[in-house]
Amino acid sequence: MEEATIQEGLKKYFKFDKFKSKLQKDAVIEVCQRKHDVFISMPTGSGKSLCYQLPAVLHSDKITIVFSPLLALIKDQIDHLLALRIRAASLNSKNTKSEREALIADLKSTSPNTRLLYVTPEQAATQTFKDLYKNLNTFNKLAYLVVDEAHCVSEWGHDFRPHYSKLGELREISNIPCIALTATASADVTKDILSSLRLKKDHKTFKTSCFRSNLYYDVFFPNMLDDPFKHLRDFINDCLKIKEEEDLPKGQKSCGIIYCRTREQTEILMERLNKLGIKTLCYHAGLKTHERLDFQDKWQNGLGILFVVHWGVPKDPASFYQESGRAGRDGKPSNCRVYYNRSDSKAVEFHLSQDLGKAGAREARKKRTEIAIKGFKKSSRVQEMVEMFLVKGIQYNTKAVINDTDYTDLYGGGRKGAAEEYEKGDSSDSDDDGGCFERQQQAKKAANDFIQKQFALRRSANEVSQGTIDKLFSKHARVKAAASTSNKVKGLTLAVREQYLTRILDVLYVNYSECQEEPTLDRKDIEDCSVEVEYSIFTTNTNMTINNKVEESEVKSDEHINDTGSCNQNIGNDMGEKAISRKDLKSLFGDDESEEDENFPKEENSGHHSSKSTRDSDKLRDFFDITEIGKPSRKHEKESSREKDHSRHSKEDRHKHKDKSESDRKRRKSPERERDDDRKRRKEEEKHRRDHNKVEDNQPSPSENPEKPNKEKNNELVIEKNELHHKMETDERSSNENNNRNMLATNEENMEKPEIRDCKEHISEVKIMKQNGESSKKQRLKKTEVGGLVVKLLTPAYVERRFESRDLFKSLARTISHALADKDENEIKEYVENFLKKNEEITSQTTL
Ligand SMILES: Nc1ncnc2c1ncn2[C@@H]1O[C@H](COP(=O)(O)OP(=O)(O)OP(=O)(O)O)[C@@H](O)[C@H]1O
Repeated sequence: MEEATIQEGLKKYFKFDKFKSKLQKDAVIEVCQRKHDVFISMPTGSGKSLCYQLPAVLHSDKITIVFSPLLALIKDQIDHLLALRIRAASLNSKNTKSEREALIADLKSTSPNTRLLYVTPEQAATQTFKDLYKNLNTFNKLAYLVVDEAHCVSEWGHDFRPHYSKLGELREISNIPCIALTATASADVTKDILSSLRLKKDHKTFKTSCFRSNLYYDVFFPNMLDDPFKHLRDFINDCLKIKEEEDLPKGQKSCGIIYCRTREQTEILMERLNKLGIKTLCYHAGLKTHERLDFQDKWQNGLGILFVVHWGVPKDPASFYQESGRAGRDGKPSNCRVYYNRSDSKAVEFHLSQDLGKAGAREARKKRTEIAIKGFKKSSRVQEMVEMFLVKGIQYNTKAVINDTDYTDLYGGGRKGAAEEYEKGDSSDSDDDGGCFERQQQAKKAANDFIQKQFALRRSANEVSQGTIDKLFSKHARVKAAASTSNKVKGLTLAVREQYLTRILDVLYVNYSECQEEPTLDRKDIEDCSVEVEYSIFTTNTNMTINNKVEESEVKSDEHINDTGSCNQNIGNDMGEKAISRKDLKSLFGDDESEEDENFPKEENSGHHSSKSTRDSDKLRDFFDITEIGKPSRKHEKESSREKDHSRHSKEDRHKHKDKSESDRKRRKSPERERDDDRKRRKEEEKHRRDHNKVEDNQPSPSENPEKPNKEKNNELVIEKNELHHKMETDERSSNENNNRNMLATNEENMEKPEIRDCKEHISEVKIMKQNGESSKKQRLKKTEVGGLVVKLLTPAYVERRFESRDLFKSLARTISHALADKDENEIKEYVENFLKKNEEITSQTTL
């Protein structure tokens, strides 16, 4: 076919004076020849459709069959073609019987009017279609077999459709050229497309970078915004310049798309935006036919889409590219924004894994879900997203390599790839790129500002997480100078110091009680000493060695203390004040001068202590260590095994030190003596336990209410401690993560409010503590009854639309039910009522 004829056809049928790009022109010319299969990979909005539509029209005696994945896309294309007076139709499950019969009759006629027949891949698998296809082929009526969105044939494609992979079979029936088109084809996907659609070896490829110079990406974290809905409204107003377009007729106003993860979210957002003055419609799979038609009527698709928002994390990077690519298809500068919450991604991951569970025997679906999870995990890392689109390469720089994933291939090398292609003369953006340079510079500046802002936020976030938290919780801490923890030793947290103190206390206590026949110090005394030891270490260290020490085993911790002369000194002083005998001191540290210990080999000595300390510190931790408070199950579990271990260890230890220790010899005198010793030890432990309880009961709590009974006070205190610990642990975790992470993601992490998962932990801690204190005798409800009750209590709020979504309602009900599984009816009621009272609106950010 002559180039002039093609050019003429472009004007005559599509009303375009010229091709959108050189690549479009070359592709159209090649396709028109019908000599080769053709693979076209061009960005969204670059005019791929024309590459097959114009050739289809120009072969006016034949029919082109187009496989397209979605009815909505098909409808869109057909409406567009019909508006250009090009005969296009679709064979799909929604056709009425008469429509279908009329269409087939036309197709089978000697000179069919239909130029383009759109079919879904599912329809292509039906016998009716296969028969029709064979018939058309027999009578040589077929021009092309077109596979639009060809990445759907590949399992590596973000949108894999099993029926797509069967399309290759049709090629065995006929020998007509196959045209495969996609916007996002990585090397793997391209390979799959070529082999699955059986494109011939001599096929022609028209490929350009998927970089879109007119799209501007940014990411916002809703939990850092005062009002995300208003923020979104302002963004939309900026993009659409609604005021300027006020007087334009209905069909000419610009618009945008907001992608949500759930139907409920679309509805909520629609309601909110309409209230805020933005005319919004929602569209999802749950709409009834008349609602869909109504939507399609009102939705002015094909108009300038000036923005695309992802309200929540996109499914995966490729669909993000595809969906955001719907903006600016007319080449006008357009904006793509993601509002991202970490809790969103947790919810999505949860739902996807549920899907996987449900997939059951249906392998294809299972595989699809697995791929979806894989893809989602990639995009849920907002850090990657930001890097990919703002920092690393797609928009501004050279190479988009993030961790082990190379997105360069998927996105055609970003700006650099586009520039290289341009130099080679391959650019498809030849007409639309004008004037973009300035915008690029502006965008570069905006990105820098964005990064600076993130740095600033990060700085303030860190202050909140360390300095402020240290101060906030210092009044609950046992360690001295708690408020200056992070100021004195950078990176050290109060949590670490508290844990370290507990370790010291454990070791000292074990040493002391093991070596004393008749202890004169109680646990509180030793705790005071431990506080001094910890403080001395704290004041003599300027780096994070303390932190590291905590990670080490208890044996090392033990050694560390024994080896630290200054600590001994401190303890000595402190003990002196408390009028402790020299003997006490010696036995406390296994004094070298001690007659009993003289014969003790060094390692065995520490070995002895360590085995004991592990055992005893477990017991003691049950009392003292805030990390263990709230884990009575562990305590109970251990109780019996410890009893068993206890005598086993005692025997082993005694065996080890046979003939070397006087005290040991004494202990081994006779079986009766052995039993006596065990009994005595247990008694001692019991005594310490009681002593400690006294100490705990007497400790003043800042939130203590003198009116309240003791038991309740105790609970309050412990809960506060748990909160403290929880906060500290979170702080510590995030501070460790901070070191390894990109600053943007870190910032997001730090600024984030506690998530439901965290709150769940908290609830279970509260639950356990209360259970300890009071509820063991209470009548428990069955699990299903708890669930039923919680749902019943939450339902009125759901009916009042106070929940962000149905999914959130369900998951919250589940979480609360699990957490309160062993509560009685009144407690559950009280909890849920309080929760509803506290939270007017329940969103994924709401904490329990
Ligand atoms: N030669 C041309 N001159 C001007 N505009 C054109 C030309 N060819 C196509 N267009 C317009 O470009 C826009 C995008 O085209 P099209 O929908 O074919 O893109 P696409 O690459 O198929 O995108 P997607 O991958 O999202 O389906 C349409 O509005 C279309 O009318």
